[in-house]
Amino acid sequence: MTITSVRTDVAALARDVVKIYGRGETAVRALDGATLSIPAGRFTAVMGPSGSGKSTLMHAMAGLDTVDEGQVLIGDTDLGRLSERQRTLLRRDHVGFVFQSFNLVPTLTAAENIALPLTLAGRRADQAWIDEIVAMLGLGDRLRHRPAEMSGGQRQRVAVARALAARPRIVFADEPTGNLDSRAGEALLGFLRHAAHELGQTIVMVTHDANAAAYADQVAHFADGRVAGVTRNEEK
Ligand SMILES: Nc1ncnc2c1ncn2[C@@H]1O[C@H](COP(=O)(O)OP(=O)(O)OP(=O)(O)O)[C@@H](O)[C@H]1O
Repeated sequence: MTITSVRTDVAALARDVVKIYGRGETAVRALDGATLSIPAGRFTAVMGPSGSGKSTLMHAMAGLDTVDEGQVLIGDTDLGRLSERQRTLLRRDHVGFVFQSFNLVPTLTAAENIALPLTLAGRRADQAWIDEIVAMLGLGDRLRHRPAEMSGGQRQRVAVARALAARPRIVFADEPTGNLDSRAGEALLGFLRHAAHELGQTIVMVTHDANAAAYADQVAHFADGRVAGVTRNEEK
């Protein structure tokens, strides 16, 4: 699926999104009019109390889930108008994911894990691009290693390289530093920032850590199923 974007400055947009889980008396209004704009080529952090709707909105914006009201766009594509199959293809071709738990395939080497999204999509790797990411992440001498032979920080860097390998329009990272020590976490955050500024990669990261959010260009603050405000961090 091809995606066009007239507003090249906005990679993704959620507008007045409502999401209700369950029915009747037990219904939970997880999103209650959430609006969020994700600028292209920028690093956005998403913060807020537990249960405020962060994951729900991220899942909707990544095309993993549908919404009850409002609109979610990636580029100019309105996800609400897509069939489930089309959403699957959109995720495969245009969205990258980094999870807290890495989710690497244990039997594959680092190089194979990184190329996996492309292999699954039947696409040829842009080797120059992958080489650049691998070099920036300092993974050059780990490419033949399997996940069990790597440190937590190295595994997480492989997961990040994998998310970027297909040059997705947008990368969603869910607490990517949650399982890392502070040094490895800072290195990863520095890379995410660099990937946005130097490579033009759009990145959205959910975090509970204000220090991690400080690496982002803008921070969206969630409260009660809405984005209560967006703060911009100073250029570093
Ligand atoms: N599948 C579901 N079924 C029912 N309720 C759900 C479901 N998923 C989330 N919720 C509810 O929706 C609300 C928002 O949840 P969400 O996971 O988006 O919050 P969050 O801000 O990501 O929280 P956390 O920081 O703890 O991950 C919560 O009240 C949660 O209990």
